Amino acid sequence: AVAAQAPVKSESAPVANEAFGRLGPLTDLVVERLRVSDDVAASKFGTGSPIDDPAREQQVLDQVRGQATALGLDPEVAAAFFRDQITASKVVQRGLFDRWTAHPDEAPTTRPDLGQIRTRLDQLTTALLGQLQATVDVRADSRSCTVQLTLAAGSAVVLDRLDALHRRALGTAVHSVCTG
Ligand SMILES: O=C(O)C(=O)C[C@]1(C(=O)O)C=C[C@@H](O)C=C1
Repeated sequence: AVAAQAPVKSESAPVANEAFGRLGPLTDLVVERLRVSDDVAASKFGTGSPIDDPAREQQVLDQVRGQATALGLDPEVAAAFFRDQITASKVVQRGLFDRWTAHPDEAPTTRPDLGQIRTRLDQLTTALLGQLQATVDVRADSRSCTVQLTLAAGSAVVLDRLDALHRRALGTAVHSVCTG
């Protein structure tokens, strides 16, 4: 009952609850990116701005490939991970648009600035790439990766009280963590 009534608005506060295990820090950043997606949705809802912005996606993926290469990560593996983050963001945004359309009283009453939100997303890109680099070893071993990912995602769901929409988006976002 608590999860179903979780507030839909987010101030993108740092995640206070830390997910468990070796993939906990990576998972915390993934969850934070999902929370920022709430703010993205609030910045667009009712403005006519589309959820999909292919030019911005290209910019994100170009940044990812460049920074990944500099960190010694496979740029295409990193880009695949970020394509999942973008897909997950759109899951959240579409879900919130549907929710706010059906229940206008739940719609946000203030409109955050998309430019500032994208600056935050760019910071999260750098932090997420740092965690991809820090977890190369655990992610390379598919069995321990699966155990660690189940632990981290499961604890994040409970500690961060993710509602059904954000749980679904988290599943999308971590889809390829153990295959990269
Ligand atoms: O920046 C936006 O407009 C977003 O909606 C965020 C985001 C992303 O996850 O980076 C997601 C969907 C858009 O197509 C572009 C980028």
